[in-house]
Amino acid sequence: MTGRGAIRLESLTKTYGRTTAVDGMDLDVRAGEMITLVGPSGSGKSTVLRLIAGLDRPDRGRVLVDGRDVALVPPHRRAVAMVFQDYALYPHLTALGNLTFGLRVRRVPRAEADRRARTAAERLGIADLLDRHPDEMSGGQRQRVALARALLREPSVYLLDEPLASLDAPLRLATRADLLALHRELGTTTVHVTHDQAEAMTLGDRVVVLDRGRVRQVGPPQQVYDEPADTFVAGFLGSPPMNLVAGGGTLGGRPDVTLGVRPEDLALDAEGPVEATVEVVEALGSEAVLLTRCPDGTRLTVRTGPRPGVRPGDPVRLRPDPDRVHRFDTATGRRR
Ligand SMILES: Nc1ncnc2c1ncn2[C@@H]1O[C@H](COP(=O)(O)OP(=O)(O)OP(=O)(O)O)[C@@H](O)[C@H]1O
Repeated sequence: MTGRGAIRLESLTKTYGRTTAVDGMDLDVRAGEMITLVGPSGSGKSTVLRLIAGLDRPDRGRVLVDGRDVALVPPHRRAVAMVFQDYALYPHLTALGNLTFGLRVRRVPRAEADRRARTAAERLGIADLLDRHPDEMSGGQRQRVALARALLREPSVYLLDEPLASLDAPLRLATRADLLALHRELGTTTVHVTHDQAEAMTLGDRVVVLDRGRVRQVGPPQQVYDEPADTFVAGFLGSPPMNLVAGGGTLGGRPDVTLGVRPEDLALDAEGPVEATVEVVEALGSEAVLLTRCPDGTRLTVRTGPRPGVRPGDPVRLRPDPDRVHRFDTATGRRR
Protein backbone atom coordinates (compact mmCIF):
# COMPACT_ATOMS: atom_id res chain seq x y z
CA MET A 1 0.00 0.00 0.00
CA THR A 2 2.99 2.30 0.43
CA GLY A 3 3.99 4.54 -2.41
CA ARG A 4 0.48 5.98 -2.80
CA GLY A 5 -0.93 9.11 -1.26
CA ALA A 6 2.00 11.52 -1.25
CA ILE A 7 0.64 15.04 -0.82
CA ARG A 8 2.35 18.26 -1.77
CA LEU A 9 0.97 21.67 -0.90
CA GLU A 10 2.51 24.49 -2.93
CA SER A 11 2.00 28.11 -1.86
CA LEU A 12 -1.50 27.12 -0.84
CA THR A 13 -3.64 30.14 0.02
CA LYS A 14 -7.28 30.41 1.02
CA THR A 15 -9.09 33.55 2.11
CA TYR A 16 -12.61 33.93 3.42
CA GLY A 17 -13.57 37.56 2.97
CA ARG A 18 -10.87 39.44 4.80
CA THR A 19 -9.60 36.40 6.72
CA THR A 20 -6.58 34.62 5.32
CA ALA A 21 -7.19 31.12 6.64
CA VAL A 22 -4.22 29.51 4.86
CA ASP A 23 -1.37 31.78 3.86
CA GLY A 24 1.06 30.51 1.23
CA MET A 25 1.56 27.11 2.78
CA ASP A 26 4.19 24.69 1.51
CA LEU A 27 4.16 21.17 2.89
CA ASP A 28 5.21 17.70 1.75
CA VAL A 29 3.45 14.71 3.26
CA ARG A 30 5.21 11.48 2.36
CA ALA A 31 3.30 8.47 1.07
CA GLY A 32 2.29 6.33 4.04
CA GLU A 33 3.12 8.99 6.58
CA MET A 34 0.89 10.02 9.46
CA ILE A 35 1.20 13.74 10.03
CA THR A 36 -0.49 15.88 12.68
CA LEU A 37 -1.55 19.50 12.27
CA VAL A 38 -1.63 21.52 15.48
CA GLY A 39 -2.08 25.20 16.16
CA PRO A 40 -4.35 27.62 17.98
CA SER A 41 -8.02 27.92 17.12
CA GLY A 42 -8.37 29.62 13.74
CA SER A 43 -4.84 28.82 12.56
CA GLY A 44 -6.17 27.10 9.43
CA LYS A 45 -6.00 23.41 10.29
CA SER A 46 -9.49 22.45 9.11
CA THR A 47 -9.16 24.61 6.03
CA VAL A 48 -6.03 22.70 4.99
CA LEU A 49 -7.96 19.43 5.23
CA ARG A 50 -10.89 20.86 3.28
CA LEU A 51 -8.53 22.05 0.54
CA ILE A 52 -6.93 18.61 0.28
CA ALA A 53 -10.36 16.97 0.20
CA GLY A 54 -11.57 19.38 -2.46
CA LEU A 55 -14.40 20.72 -0.27
CA ASP A 56 -12.88 24.18 -0.72
CA ARG A 57 -10.92 25.65 -3.61
CA PRO A 58 -7.67 27.49 -3.02
CA ASP A 59 -7.34 31.12 -4.09
CA ARG A 60 -3.72 30.48 -5.00
CA GLY A 61 -1.33 27.58 -4.97
CA ARG A 62 -1.80 23.89 -5.65
CA VAL A 63 -2.58 20.56 -4.05
CA LEU A 64 -0.74 17.64 -5.65
CA VAL A 65 -1.55 14.03 -4.79
CA ASP A 66 1.05 11.59 -6.06
CA GLY A 67 2.45 14.36 -8.20
CA ARG A 68 -0.87 15.21 -9.88
CA ASP A 69 -2.53 18.58 -9.49
CA VAL A 70 -6.01 17.72 -8.23
CA ALA A 71 -7.58 21.15 -8.83
CA LEU A 72 -9.99 19.78 -11.41
CA VAL A 73 -10.78 16.55 -9.56
CA PRO A 74 -14.11 16.81 -7.68
CA PRO A 75 -14.18 15.68 -4.03
CA HIS A 76 -15.85 12.33 -4.67
CA ARG A 77 -13.27 11.44 -7.30
CA ARG A 78 -10.31 12.19 -5.01
CA ALA A 79 -9.05 9.03 -3.32
CA VAL A 80 -9.50 10.77 0.00
CA ALA A 81 -11.65 9.84 3.02
CA MET A 82 -12.39 12.53 5.56
CA VAL A 83 -13.61 11.92 9.10
CA PHE A 84 -15.09 14.84 11.00
CA GLN A 85 -15.50 15.34 14.69
CA ASP A 86 -19.29 15.30 14.27
CA TYR A 87 -19.35 11.91 12.46
CA ALA A 88 -21.72 12.96 9.65
CA LEU A 89 -23.56 9.62 9.69
CA TYR A 90 -26.91 9.21 7.93
CA PRO A 91 -29.47 9.24 10.77
CA HIS A 92 -32.07 7.16 8.92
CA LEU A 93 -29.65 4.31 8.22
CA THR A 94 -28.39 1.65 10.61
CA ALA A 95 -24.67 1.35 11.27
CA LEU A 96 -24.56 -1.38 8.62
CA GLY A 97 -26.46 0.86 6.21
CA ASN A 98 -24.03 3.69 6.85
CA LEU A 99 -21.08 1.39 6.26
CA THR A 100 -22.40 -0.15 3.04
CA PHE A 101 -23.91 2.99 1.53
CA GLY A 102 -20.75 4.14 -0.22
CA LEU A 103 -19.99 0.63 -1.44
CA ARG A 104 -23.49 0.23 -2.85
CA VAL A 105 -23.17 3.58 -4.63
CA ARG A 106 -20.04 2.17 -6.21
CA ARG A 107 -22.11 -0.87 -7.27
CA VAL A 108 -20.42 -3.36 -5.00
CA PRO A 109 -22.89 -6.33 -4.76
CA ARG A 110 -24.85 -6.46 -1.48
CA ALA A 111 -23.31 -9.67 -0.13
CA GLU A 112 -19.81 -8.40 -0.82
CA ALA A 113 -20.61 -4.96 0.69
CA ASP A 114 -22.02 -6.61 3.85
CA ARG A 115 -18.99 -8.83 4.19
CA ARG A 116 -16.58 -5.91 3.89
CA ALA A 117 -18.63 -3.80 6.30
CA ARG A 118 -18.60 -6.59 8.90
CA THR A 119 -14.83 -6.99 8.59
CA ALA A 120 -14.31 -3.24 9.12
CA ALA A 121 -16.79 -3.24 12.02
CA GLU A 122 -14.97 -6.11 13.70
CA ARG A 123 -11.69 -4.31 13.36
CA LEU A 124 -13.13 -1.30 15.21
CA GLY A 125 -15.03 -3.33 17.79
CA ILE A 126 -18.53 -2.35 16.66
CA ALA A 127 -19.67 -5.62 15.05
CA ASP A 128 -22.51 -6.04 17.56
CA LEU A 129 -23.92 -2.56 16.83
CA LEU A 130 -24.59 -2.97 13.13
CA ASP A 131 -28.39 -3.01 13.51
CA ARG A 132 -28.52 0.23 15.47
CA HIS A 133 -29.27 3.69 14.20
CA PRO A 134 -26.90 6.55 15.06
CA ASP A 135 -29.28 7.89 17.75
CA GLU A 136 -29.08 4.51 19.49
CA MET A 137 -25.30 4.70 19.86
CA SER A 138 -22.92 6.60 22.13
CA GLY A 139 -20.64 9.27 20.71
CA GLY A 140 -17.70 6.89 20.82
CA GLN A 141 -19.63 4.21 18.99
CA ARG A 142 -20.75 6.66 16.33
CA GLN A 143 -17.18 7.81 15.91
CA ARG A 144 -16.07 4.23 15.35
CA VAL A 145 -18.76 3.76 12.71
CA ALA A 146 -17.48 6.91 10.98
CA LEU A 147 -13.92 5.56 11.10
CA ALA A 148 -15.04 2.15 9.81
CA ARG A 149 -16.86 3.86 6.96
CA ALA A 150 -13.69 5.78 6.06
CA LEU A 151 -11.76 2.50 6.20
CA LEU A 152 -14.12 0.94 3.66
CA ARG A 153 -13.40 3.60 1.09
CA GLU A 154 -9.84 2.25 0.88
CA PRO A 155 -8.55 5.72 0.06
CA SER A 156 -4.99 6.79 -0.67
CA VAL A 157 -5.32 9.47 1.99
CA TYR A 158 -7.20 9.80 5.27
CA LEU A 159 -8.06 13.25 6.53
CA LEU A 160 -9.08 13.19 10.19
CA ASP A 161 -10.43 16.39 11.74
CA GLU A 162 -10.27 15.90 15.50
CA PRO A 163 -11.78 12.44 15.23
CA LEU A 164 -11.33 11.75 18.94
CA ALA A 165 -12.39 15.13 20.31
CA SER A 166 -15.86 14.11 21.44
CA LEU A 167 -14.77 10.91 23.19
CA ASP A 168 -14.27 10.65 26.94
CA ALA A 169 -10.76 10.14 28.27
CA PRO A 170 -10.56 6.31 28.44
CA LEU A 171 -12.24 5.83 25.07
CA ARG A 172 -10.02 8.49 23.59
CA LEU A 173 -6.95 6.64 24.73
CA ALA A 174 -8.27 3.32 23.41
CA THR A 175 -9.30 4.78 20.05
CA ARG A 176 -5.94 6.52 19.76
CA ALA A 177 -4.23 3.16 20.12
CA ASP A 178 -6.62 1.69 17.54
CA LEU A 179 -5.84 4.48 15.09
CA LEU A 180 -2.12 3.92 15.50
CA ALA A 181 -2.49 0.17 15.02
CA LEU A 182 -4.67 0.69 11.95
CA HIS A 183 -2.19 3.09 10.47
CA ARG A 184 0.66 0.68 11.08
CA GLU A 185 -1.30 -2.08 9.42
CA LEU A 186 -2.63 -0.16 6.40
CA GLY A 187 0.18 2.33 5.88
CA THR A 188 -2.26 4.84 4.37
CA THR A 189 -1.17 8.48 4.31
CA THR A 190 -3.03 10.26 7.10
CA VAL A 191 -3.33 13.96 7.86
CA HIS A 192 -4.79 14.49 11.28
CA VAL A 193 -5.86 17.61 13.16
CA THR A 194 -5.88 17.76 16.93
CA HIS A 195 -6.05 20.15 19.86
CA ASP A 196 -4.78 17.51 22.22
CA GLN A 197 -1.13 17.73 23.33
CA ALA A 198 -0.77 13.99 23.89
CA GLU A 199 -2.23 13.22 20.46
CA ALA A 200 0.09 15.77 18.88
CA MET A 201 3.07 14.03 20.47
CA THR A 202 2.02 10.41 19.83
CA LEU A 203 -0.24 10.27 16.81
CA GLY A 204 2.07 11.17 13.99
CA ASP A 205 5.45 10.60 12.41
CA ARG A 206 5.74 14.36 12.16
CA VAL A 207 3.90 17.30 13.61
CA VAL A 208 3.19 20.58 11.79
CA VAL A 209 2.73 23.65 13.99
CA LEU A 210 0.52 26.26 12.33
CA ASP A 211 0.10 29.91 13.22
CA ARG A 212 -2.28 32.15 11.29
CA GLY A 213 -2.26 29.95 8.22
CA ARG A 214 1.50 29.57 8.08
CA VAL A 215 3.79 26.67 8.95
CA ARG A 216 5.99 27.54 11.91
CA GLN A 217 7.78 24.23 12.23
CA VAL A 218 7.60 20.67 10.89
CA GLY A 219 9.38 17.69 12.39
CA PRO A 220 9.16 14.55 14.48
CA PRO A 221 7.17 15.50 17.59
CA GLN A 222 9.98 14.87 20.07
CA GLN A 223 12.39 16.92 17.98
CA VAL A 224 9.99 19.86 17.76
CA TYR A 225 9.42 19.57 21.50
CA ASP A 226 13.14 19.46 22.26
CA GLU A 227 14.18 22.11 19.75
CA PRO A 228 11.32 24.52 19.07
CA ALA A 229 12.22 26.83 16.20
CA ASP A 230 10.80 29.91 17.88
CA THR A 231 9.00 31.17 20.96
CA PHE A 232 5.59 30.56 19.36
CA VAL A 233 6.28 26.84 18.95
CA ALA A 234 7.96 26.72 22.36
CA GLY A 235 4.87 28.18 23.97
CA PHE A 236 2.42 26.06 21.99
CA LEU A 237 3.73 22.50 22.18
CA GLY A 238 3.88 21.25 25.76
CA SER A 239 1.45 21.49 28.65
CA PRO A 240 1.96 23.38 30.83
CA PRO A 241 3.90 25.48 28.31
CA MET A 242 7.56 26.35 28.41
CA ASN A 243 8.56 29.22 30.72
CA LEU A 244 9.81 32.06 28.55
CA VAL A 245 11.71 34.86 30.26
CA ALA A 246 12.40 37.83 28.01
CA GLY A 247 15.71 39.50 28.56
CA GLY A 248 16.92 36.56 30.63
CA GLY A 249 15.72 38.29 33.79
CA THR A 250 15.71 36.10 36.81
CA LEU A 251 17.32 33.25 34.85
CA GLY A 252 20.31 35.44 33.96
CA GLY A 253 21.27 36.12 30.36
CA ARG A 254 21.42 39.15 28.12
CA PRO A 255 18.61 41.55 27.25
CA ASP A 256 18.55 40.51 23.59
CA VAL A 257 18.04 36.87 24.57
CA THR A 258 14.82 35.24 25.73
CA LEU A 259 15.49 32.17 27.82
CA GLY A 260 13.12 29.22 27.82
CA VAL A 261 12.90 26.36 30.26
CA ARG A 262 10.23 23.68 30.39
CA PRO A 263 8.44 23.05 33.71
CA GLU A 264 9.97 19.57 33.97
CA ASP A 265 13.48 21.02 33.52
CA LEU A 266 13.20 23.20 36.63
CA ALA A 267 13.99 21.25 39.80
CA LEU A 268 13.30 22.13 43.42
CA ASP A 269 16.80 22.34 44.88
CA ALA A 270 17.75 24.06 48.17
CA GLU A 271 21.04 25.12 46.53
CA GLY A 272 19.41 26.23 43.27
CA PRO A 273 20.30 29.65 41.83
CA VAL A 274 16.72 30.90 41.30
CA GLU A 275 14.72 32.25 44.22
CA ALA A 276 10.91 31.99 44.10
CA THR A 277 7.76 31.73 46.19
CA VAL A 278 5.13 29.06 45.65
CA GLU A 279 1.75 30.55 44.75
CA VAL A 280 -0.28 27.54 43.68
CA VAL A 281 0.20 23.78 44.02
CA GLU A 282 -1.74 21.68 41.51
CA ALA A 283 -1.61 18.06 42.63
CA LEU A 284 -2.47 16.04 39.52
CA GLY A 285 -2.10 12.59 41.03
CA SER A 286 0.87 11.30 39.08
CA GLU A 287 2.68 14.64 39.23
CA ALA A 288 2.35 18.13 40.64
CA VAL A 289 2.60 21.52 38.98
CA LEU A 290 3.80 24.47 41.04
CA LEU A 291 3.09 28.02 39.99
CA THR A 292 5.83 30.17 41.49
CA ARG A 293 6.81 33.82 41.41
CA CYS A 294 10.32 35.28 41.58
CA PRO A 295 11.16 38.50 43.47
CA ASP A 296 11.21 40.46 40.18
CA GLY A 297 7.67 39.28 39.40
CA THR A 298 8.64 36.61 36.86
CA ARG A 299 6.32 33.62 37.04
CA LEU A 300 7.83 30.17 36.64
CA THR A 301 5.90 26.90 36.32
CA VAL A 302 7.59 23.86 37.80
CA ARG A 303 6.64 20.23 37.26
CA THR A 304 7.55 17.90 40.11
CA GLY A 305 6.78 14.44 41.39
CA PRO A 306 3.35 13.79 42.93
CA ARG A 307 4.13 15.01 46.46
CA PRO A 308 6.48 17.98 46.29
CA GLY A 309 6.14 18.75 50.01
CA VAL A 310 5.58 22.49 49.54
CA ARG A 311 2.58 24.73 50.10
CA PRO A 312 1.45 28.11 48.79
CA GLY A 313 3.57 30.84 50.40
CA ASP A 314 6.65 28.63 50.83
CA PRO A 315 9.96 30.05 49.62
CA VAL A 316 11.74 27.65 47.28
CA ARG A 317 14.89 27.59 45.18
CA LEU A 318 14.90 26.28 41.64
CA ARG A 319 17.61 24.82 39.47
CA PRO A 320 17.18 24.88 35.66
CA ASP A 321 18.76 21.92 33.88
CA PRO A 322 21.64 23.73 32.13
CA ASP A 323 21.48 21.36 29.15
CA ARG A 324 17.83 22.17 28.62
CA VAL A 325 17.75 25.94 28.68
CA HIS A 326 16.56 27.26 25.31
CA ARG A 327 17.82 30.54 23.87
CA PHE A 328 15.72 32.70 21.56
CA ASP A 329 16.35 36.03 19.95
CA THR A 330 14.16 38.49 21.86
CA ALA A 331 13.49 40.68 18.82
CA THR A 332 12.54 37.93 16.33
CA GLY A 333 11.61 35.06 18.65
CA ARG A 334 13.81 32.72 16.57
CA ARG A 335 15.87 30.01 18.22
CA ARG A 336 19.57 30.85 18.53
N1 LIG B 1 -16.53 29.12 5.79
C1 LIG B 1 -15.85 30.12 6.36
N2 LIG B 1 -16.26 31.40 6.24
C2 LIG B 1 -15.57 32.41 6.82
N3 LIG B 1 -14.45 32.24 7.54
C3 LIG B 1 -14.00 31.00 7.70
C4 LIG B 1 -14.67 29.88 7.13
N4 LIG B 1 -13.97 28.76 7.47
C5 LIG B 1 -12.93 29.18 8.20
N5 LIG B 1 -12.93 30.51 8.35
C6 LIG B 1 -11.92 31.32 9.06
O1 LIG B 1 -10.64 30.90 8.63
C7 LIG B 1 -9.73 30.81 9.71
C8 LIG B 1 -9.18 29.41 9.82
O2 LIG B 1 -10.24 28.53 10.17
P1 LIG B 1 -10.01 26.98 10.41
O3 LIG B 1 -11.34 26.39 10.73
O4 LIG B 1 -9.26 26.40 9.28
O5 LIG B 1 -9.09 26.99 11.70
P2 LIG B 1 -8.73 25.80 12.69
O6 LIG B 1 -7.27 25.94 12.96
O7 LIG B 1 -9.22 24.52 12.14
O8 LIG B 1 -9.57 26.24 13.96
P3 LIG B 1 -10.20 25.34 15.14
O9 LIG B 1 -9.04 24.77 15.87
O10 LIG B 1 -10.95 26.35 15.94
O11 LIG B 1 -11.08 24.32 14.46
C9 LIG B 1 -10.50 31.25 10.93
O12 LIG B 1 -10.22 32.61 11.16
C10 LIG B 1 -11.95 31.06 10.54
O13 LIG B 1 -12.78 31.96 11.21
